[in-house]
Amino acid sequence: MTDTALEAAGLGRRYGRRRADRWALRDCSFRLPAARVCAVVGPNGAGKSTLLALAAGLLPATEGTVTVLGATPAAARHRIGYVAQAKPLYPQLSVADTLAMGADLNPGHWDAATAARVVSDGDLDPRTRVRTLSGGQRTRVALALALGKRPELLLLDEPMADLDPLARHELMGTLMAQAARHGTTIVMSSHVVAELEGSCDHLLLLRGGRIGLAGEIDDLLAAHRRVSGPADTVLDGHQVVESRTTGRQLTALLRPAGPLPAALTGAPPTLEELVLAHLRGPQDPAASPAASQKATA
Ligand SMILES: Nc1ncnc2c1ncn2[C@@H]1O[C@H](COP(=O)(O)OP(=O)(O)OP(=O)(O)O)[C@@H](O)[C@H]1O
Repeated sequence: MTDTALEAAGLGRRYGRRRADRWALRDCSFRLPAARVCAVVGPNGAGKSTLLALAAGLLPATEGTVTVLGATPAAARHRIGYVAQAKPLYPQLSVADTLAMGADLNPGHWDAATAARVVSDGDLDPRTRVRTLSGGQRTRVALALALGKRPELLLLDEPMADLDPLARHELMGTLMAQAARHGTTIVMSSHVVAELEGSCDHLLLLRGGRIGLAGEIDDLLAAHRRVSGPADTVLDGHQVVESRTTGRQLTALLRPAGPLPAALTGAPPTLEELVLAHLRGPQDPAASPAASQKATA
């Protein structure tokens, strides 16, 4: 086992060959320690799926490198479980055939009991053909396949999007149990930040194909303050992520560089407040991967 699950250095991906083509991901550098549950957040088109597909070895990088469990993504493929956003499965197979295929493809390290439990917890009849399953039921089968592989790294692209609230809760519990029991690293993209709070311990925030914020969630929360005070309070010297003035009242989310003005009252933000402020605020070079990693080292 390596102590680094995922590492990117100057990672970039551009679709198409023309110079004018847009970069889906650019200058992406971060290190994710092993045995973490990492949330990947960002607006539509920010590059989350691209990053996960690069890590899964399904896309080549245009520039830079990504290292998975100390190896190239191709060399680590048998140690990775990947559930793509579209949850591709063979529609003509039954659920049981799909799990049997998982066992055939992963000789010697297939966890049949876990895969079967994920399916049976959703009351799925194993004889059902995949093509007749609902979106959420297909997600469950895709997660069963990925978990059955007993991966060291699980890459999940919006795994909860199709699931009803009870299924989300139950499958999130299954994922957390997997992480706790086997030390599996989980990297999970999601748009529902509130759902990630309490489950994830690491954050990667992407904006416009670049990393806006990266690090351990506890460190990131401790490094920021949500403050309020008189509108004329001077915030010079502090990194203001987002600020708003309503009448005589100033509210802001900032990363203090030292003691804050006495006129301000403040508290650490919630994860949702932190993420929303970084998504809404101006793209700030001080929040670049290098800066945020230094701040959370
Ligand atoms: N196959 C492709 N060909 C061309 N451009 C693509 C392709 N896939 C993604 N892109 C572009 O790359 C950028 C990043 O897309 P990506 O799917 O990685 O974003 P995302 O953060 O996962 O978005 P969402 O939250 O909507 O799923 C977008 O501008 C998208 O249009």
